[in-house]
Amino acid sequence: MGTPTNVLANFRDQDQVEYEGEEEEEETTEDEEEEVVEQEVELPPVPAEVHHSSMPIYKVGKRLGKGGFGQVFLAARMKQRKVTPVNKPNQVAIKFEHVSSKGCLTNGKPAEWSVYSAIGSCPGMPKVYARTTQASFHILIMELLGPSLWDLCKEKEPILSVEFVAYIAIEALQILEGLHVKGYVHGDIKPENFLMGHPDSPNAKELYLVDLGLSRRYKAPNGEHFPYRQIPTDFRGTVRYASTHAHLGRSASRRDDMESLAYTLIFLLRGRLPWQGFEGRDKGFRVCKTKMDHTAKQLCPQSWPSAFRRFLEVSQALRYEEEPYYAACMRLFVPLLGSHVPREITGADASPVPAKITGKKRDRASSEESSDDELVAPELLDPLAGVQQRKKARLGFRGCQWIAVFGERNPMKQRYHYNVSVDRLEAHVQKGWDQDLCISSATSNQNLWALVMDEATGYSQQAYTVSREFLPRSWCMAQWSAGYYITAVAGADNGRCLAVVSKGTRWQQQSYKVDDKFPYDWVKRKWAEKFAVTSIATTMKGGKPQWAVIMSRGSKYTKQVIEVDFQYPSEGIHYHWDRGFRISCVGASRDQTVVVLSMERGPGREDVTQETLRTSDFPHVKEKWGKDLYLESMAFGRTTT
Ligand SMILES: Nc1ncnc2c1ncn2[C@@H]1O[C@H](COP(=O)(O)OP(=O)(O)OP(=O)(O)O)[C@@H](O)[C@H]1O
Repeated sequence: MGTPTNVLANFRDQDQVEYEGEEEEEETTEDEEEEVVEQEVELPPVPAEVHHSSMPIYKVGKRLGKGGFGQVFLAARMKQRKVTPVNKPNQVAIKFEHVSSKGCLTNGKPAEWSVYSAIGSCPGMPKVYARTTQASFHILIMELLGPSLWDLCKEKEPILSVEFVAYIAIEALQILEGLHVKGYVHGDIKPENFLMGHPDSPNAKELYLVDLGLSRRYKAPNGEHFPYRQIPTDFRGTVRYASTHAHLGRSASRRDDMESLAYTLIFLLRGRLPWQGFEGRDKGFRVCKTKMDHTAKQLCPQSWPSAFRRFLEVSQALRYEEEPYYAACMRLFVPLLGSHVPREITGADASPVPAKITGKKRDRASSEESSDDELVAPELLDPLAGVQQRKKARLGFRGCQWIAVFGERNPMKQRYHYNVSVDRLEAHVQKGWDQDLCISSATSNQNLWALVMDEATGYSQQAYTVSREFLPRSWCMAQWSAGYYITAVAGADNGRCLAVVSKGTRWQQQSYKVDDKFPYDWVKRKWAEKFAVTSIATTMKGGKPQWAVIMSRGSKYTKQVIEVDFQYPSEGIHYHWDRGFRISCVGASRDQTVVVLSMERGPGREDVTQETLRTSDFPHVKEKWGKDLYLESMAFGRTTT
């Protein structure tokens, strides 16, 4: 077994191979924050008067606010000889959204309109009097409200009082519960979207939530929660207050509104959040990373009442479909209210936060060996337990661990080597080749290599190289043209790359991409061309992680999903596992873990056991062999925050 390590052949067979170099993706889907000056799109002026058959004529006055989708104006009832219709307000707020707005659905109407229609009247939402389209504007005539929390914050610089923010917390939780009950999440919780009642109205002291432009259903009308998905490049919301799940492109659910509310409350108390001021192409990435790097304790100083910290912890620990503990959270803030009297608190019989029982999976990232196959009896856990354990894991090596994926196989010979220096590599590989084993996976930790060699890879020939280039383009091309395909890649922190190619794979074509972030958009494009991810590796370049993703056509995989996170994405992995996906490869950098889960052609592997371990030291592989579990994929990198 084995061929020379540097097989060179003339590059021919152009259509069999593809190379994509390091060009940067230019698109970013993230919204800019309010400090960023947006390019003003030239729009026609809004109509001076608004006419609607069921409403008096309103004269449009001063602009109250402007957002990404529309502009909101104060409007006053015009004097008309015939005072019809009656019982209509003298002053209203009118939102104008141009027909070309991004917030319009395919039916041409603003998305927000359909949400207002679907939810009907909801406590804490402005009354909607009428909708119409006039002079190329969609027009929403609604209840006039007062200043936003953002306005109040600016007025009362530097901060609002604890009593007032506790009051806001309770009011906001009630509003969110009301909206969630109707099957919608808001999707853009922030100080600008919470408004007080109009100062001249009896509701001046009540809180309202506006702007349903990013609101969407999280459950079907029959009550079934929408399935979980992650599209890491999809982002909706406002970067500063978005939940970490929203940053990572996970389908919106109730937990996102709760986490954003927690950041909003902290902002109102602190006047600033630690991730403000980031700029540039990777702003969203850095903001999300910073959010995950900050513990609730760091965000909520000891001098604050613990309610704010606990609310953040509970919100961050919510699972995708989990119902938030609205009433229990409200109870956290009740003792802080002072003279403020919120709307009547609903669900007063709810249990206090720590006693609420969930079916949360045990997070044992801090333990020496943690198996993801174990579930803890739900009645034994409370929502704070996982959070406390996560914090302990920070003691690890910059939150990095070995991730080892074991899969059930027919008994076979497997060898593994770790902490292998580059000069020992050849001896180990040659020894495996001499025993008819082939390299099945490779990774690196602190510039030392780890190799796994298997009997049952099906490869007929293999070659490898260690290079300074990640991946060595001309070497890969030469191997491709000689009939090899890349079957394993690893990158060391010093920039070195170990690339392994094999003959005897079932693949027909291969393509790879190297980028400084996980190239999800590229992967998506390649999926459409029937490629599947077959290897992932990371290295460091100029102090920044680099990712290499290899995709192959003709693989046994029929469907793939990818989980990307700044820590080990347990919840998403379990979700897909339960639906028949199995982990087919993992990659991890100093910042992120990426897990690829695949569905296989033919009789699937749903019945095949798979176990993952996350350990500080190289895992105990031999123990697993006794259970016919063999090391299938491994990585070393960020698993905990
Ligand atoms: N009913 C109202 N009464 C008074 N002011 C309002 C009302 N509705 C909205 N506003 C003001 O207008 C601003 C923009 O409104 P809104 O958030 O609905 O617009 P948008 O274009 O959807 O914004 P975004 O870019 O945040 O999605 C609000 O922050 C608020 O200051």
